[in-house]
Amino acid sequence: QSSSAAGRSGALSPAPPLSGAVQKIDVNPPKGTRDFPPEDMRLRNWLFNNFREVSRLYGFEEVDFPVLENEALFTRKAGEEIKDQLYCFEDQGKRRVALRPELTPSLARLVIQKGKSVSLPLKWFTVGQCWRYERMTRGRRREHYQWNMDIIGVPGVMAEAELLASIVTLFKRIGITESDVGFKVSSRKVLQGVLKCYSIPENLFGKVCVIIDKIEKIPVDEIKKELKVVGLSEEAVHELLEVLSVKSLAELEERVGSCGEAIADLKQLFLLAEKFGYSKWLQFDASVVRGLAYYTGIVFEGFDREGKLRAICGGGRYDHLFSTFGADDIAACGFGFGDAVIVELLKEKGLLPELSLQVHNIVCALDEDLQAVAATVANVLREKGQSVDLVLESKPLKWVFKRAARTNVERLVIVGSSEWQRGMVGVKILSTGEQYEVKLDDLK
Ligand SMILES: OCc1cccc(Br)n1
Repeated sequence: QSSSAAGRSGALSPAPPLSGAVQKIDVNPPKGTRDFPPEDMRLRNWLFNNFREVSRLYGFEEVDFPVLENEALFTRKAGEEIKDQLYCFEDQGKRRVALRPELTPSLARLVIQKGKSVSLPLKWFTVGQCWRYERMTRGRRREHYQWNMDIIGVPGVMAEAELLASIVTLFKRIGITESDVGFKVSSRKVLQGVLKCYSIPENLFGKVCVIIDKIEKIPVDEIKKELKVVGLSEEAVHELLEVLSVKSLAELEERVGSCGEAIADLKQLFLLAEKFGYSKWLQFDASVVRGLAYYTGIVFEGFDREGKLRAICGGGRYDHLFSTFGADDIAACGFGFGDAVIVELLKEKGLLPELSLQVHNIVCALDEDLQAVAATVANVLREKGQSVDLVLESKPLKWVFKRAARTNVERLVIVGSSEWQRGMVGVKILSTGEQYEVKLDDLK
């Protein structure tokens, strides 16, 4: 056993295994998941800081929830893909739990938990990792981070208008314009109206919407078959699909009459969009239903106008989610904005920001016995709010210069014995090459 193996305590640590005897671990993260090495983490922080800044501008409060939730939060019986792909298991306490596939149910759970101790309306936001167990055949990710903004307790479409405004603000902050993306907007009350005309029971509404949401993903015959399976007549199916192909609000009004609230809500929303100044971003599209069963009114999704990418974000009104959790209903709407499609769009548009590591100083000692002095110098600078990359071992200056160049540092502070004897340290400004000596206390 080498003396080092004895360690400070004198206890013997196990001898390192004979080389080659240990099976090398898989250094990749689990399938469908990502690591965030520094350069990726800088981009993620840049994006999330924009999410947070927009949330602040709109007066939203940040909340958070466990990634692990009771499975019951997500086991809606509406044939949603999100349920089929639930990352769920029984824990050691025999509880059925799941990695959350979305954030809205957690938010609703917390609102119910808080009950009368919070005053409405609530404007809450969160940025959280969501999970799904997708068969890797499609090679898609199994996790992503979502920015969610929700307004709880406002029944009017002013709430949806405000949410859309916040997303437009985000897009503008990161250089995306209305020529790059738009929002397809509709209302599930259109479908609700048709189902009512055909006396389809209310409890089928969620299931029908989930099936219709697949309209661009599976053949229309499959859609028709699935609708009939849940009990819709031939005529109802035909009428539903007809309504989905309506191209304008005016045509919709002609077709379904006043169609009650749907037309009124949509007209109001487009009017508000004018006032908010983002009407160029919106278009009515009756085929937008979104794939979550609990939406009940306005629904929307952000799309790239070149049609190359999946939806960038999506959301809508969900006025009956709370009663599915056994609580009194509260009017609510919100959206989810994923961290992956937006990055693909920024890459497409050449809008990825240049983000490099920014360190003010590298501090190094020229001799081993000046290491402690270098630590003092680093401390002085850090107390002044300067970032310091302290060289922690005795390294040749060449090594230090290479590291300084790689880490984009502004200044080198060198502790040498002759200078230090005069109470001075050496400084080199990397951008200009300027070199000078300075008293430690005068170092700014
Ligand atoms: O947007 C659906 C979704 C949910 C969880 C994880 C991922 Br990746 N995608």
